[in-house]
Amino acid sequence: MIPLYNNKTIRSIEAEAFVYGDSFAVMMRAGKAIAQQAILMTKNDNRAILIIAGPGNNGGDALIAAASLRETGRNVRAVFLGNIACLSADAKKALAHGKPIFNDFADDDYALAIDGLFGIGLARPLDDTYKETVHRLNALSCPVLSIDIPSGINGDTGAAAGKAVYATRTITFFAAKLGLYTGDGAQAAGKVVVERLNFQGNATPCGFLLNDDDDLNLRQLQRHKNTHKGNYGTLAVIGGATGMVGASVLATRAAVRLGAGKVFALSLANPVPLLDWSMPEVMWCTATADILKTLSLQAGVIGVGMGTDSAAKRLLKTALTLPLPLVVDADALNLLAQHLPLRNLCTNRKAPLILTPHPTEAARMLGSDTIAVNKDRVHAAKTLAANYSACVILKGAGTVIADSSGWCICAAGNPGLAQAGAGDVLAGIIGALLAQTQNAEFAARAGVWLHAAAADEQAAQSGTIGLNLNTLAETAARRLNLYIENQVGD
Ligand SMILES: NC(=O)C1=CN([C@@H]2O[C@H](COP(=O)(O)OP(=O)(O)OC[C@H]3O[C@@H](n4cnc5c(N)ncnc54)[C@H](OP(=O)(O)O)[C@@H]3O)[C@@H](O)[C@H]2O)[C@@H](O)CC1
Ligand SMILES: [K+]
Repeated sequence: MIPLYNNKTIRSIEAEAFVYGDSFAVMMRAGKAIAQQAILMTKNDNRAILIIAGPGNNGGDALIAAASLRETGRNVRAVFLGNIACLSADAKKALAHGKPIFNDFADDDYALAIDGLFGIGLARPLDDTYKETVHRLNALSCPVLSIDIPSGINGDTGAAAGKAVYATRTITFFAAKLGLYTGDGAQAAGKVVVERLNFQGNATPCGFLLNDDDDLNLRQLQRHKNTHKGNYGTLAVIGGATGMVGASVLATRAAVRLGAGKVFALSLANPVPLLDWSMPEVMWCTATADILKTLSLQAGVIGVGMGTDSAAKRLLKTALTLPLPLVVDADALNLLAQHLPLRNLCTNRKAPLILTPHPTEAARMLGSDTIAVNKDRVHAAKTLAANYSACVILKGAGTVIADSSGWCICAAGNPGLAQAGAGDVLAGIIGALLAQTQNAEFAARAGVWLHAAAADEQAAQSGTIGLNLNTLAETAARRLNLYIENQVGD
């Protein structure tokens, strides 16, 4: 996993670095690294490179890059947008290096635009003049390289301060900043390149980025010859009310694909479907509190297409009371938001509990609104995890997974998942992993990762529009099997 840092911890790394070398030398290294990245991005394109420098040291980095690029013979248009009188000593020196410098630019055809308007010193929303510059940068037809963090993105939260630069690539200094990987930042940053500037600080990360199959202990899912279906857990998916049966179909099919030993669909529909012809191994029956108590289950998924009527509420109450590892999704989350006694059942239970809200469901549970949740997604996930004594998966760009032991962000996934049903597949995948391991942290992290990585695999083949949810769990299972095979060897 890649360690993630917030602005405060990045500042402490910066301060450590300055103990070992003067701050302008560090800025020089940053500027040269930006110039190298710009050369990589433009190759033999000899059109001008536009460089926008703002009023802080982010702008200083940009101006050093301008000087470095000119030394290599590149045609550079350097623009400074700030008040010279307020510059730091380092940025003043950079300004002297970066000459000639202009105070405006034409909306021309550049090889590349470099965004050095604001870095981690962004302190408030952009005013109209800076918003206009961001707007013009985003409208250029060339690629954009952002310095440290796309201007307008908050390094601590990933939220845009009104408007943000949308970069093709971001070169970020010292270490990975959490704001580059979730919310608006996940979109704005483009490809992230971490440039350590020859310095490895000692600061403690605030969280982690799930970035690789190796970041998860997937090998624990390996199958052994002398086993039977009873070794892989029985899962019940509770939901699928009239008109919403498809949600249960997607979740149960995904659960079978990801290896649950037996899968029940406990449905609130009237009548309950007799069978899913494409997955006849799923056992369909009417969802009642009694059947939930009678079945010998290793895990449950509750809420997919369930509705919020009194029958649904009774089922949720029963499920939360049983010593059953649970994934609580969709309508069941809305019920938790509405009924305090149900929330109290969450905090009092001992069995593993995973909640999978999207930002609007999270907002209902927090008594806030979707905009507030997305303003600080990590904080929202951590608060919900504490309020419900649960492992919380806050969905959206850069899904956040938080529990009492810490948090991480999933680096995989794409907007193809922004469609009805994607969450049902995710709930089924996590349910299957929970049924096999009874480990909430593992099931949540591995489930989110496999679901997102499978979506990326499918998008690489056929794009993000119309991503096929019917084959998503199959792709995830294939990836998992391949990984285990490669790990285990002959
Ligand atoms: N020193 C070094 O050697 C190294 C530095 N590095 C680089 O430094 C960057 C951090 O530099 P930084 O602290 O100067 O912050 P940065 O984001 O450039 O600008 C802050 C300025 O903007 C202003 N301001 C803030 N918000 C505003 C707004 N909305 N609208 C208008 N103005 C606003 C704020 O003014 P004030 O709030 O005081 O009014 C202040 O003047 C970091 O991201 C990295 O690129 C690293 O590469 C390592 C080497
Ligand atoms: K920037």
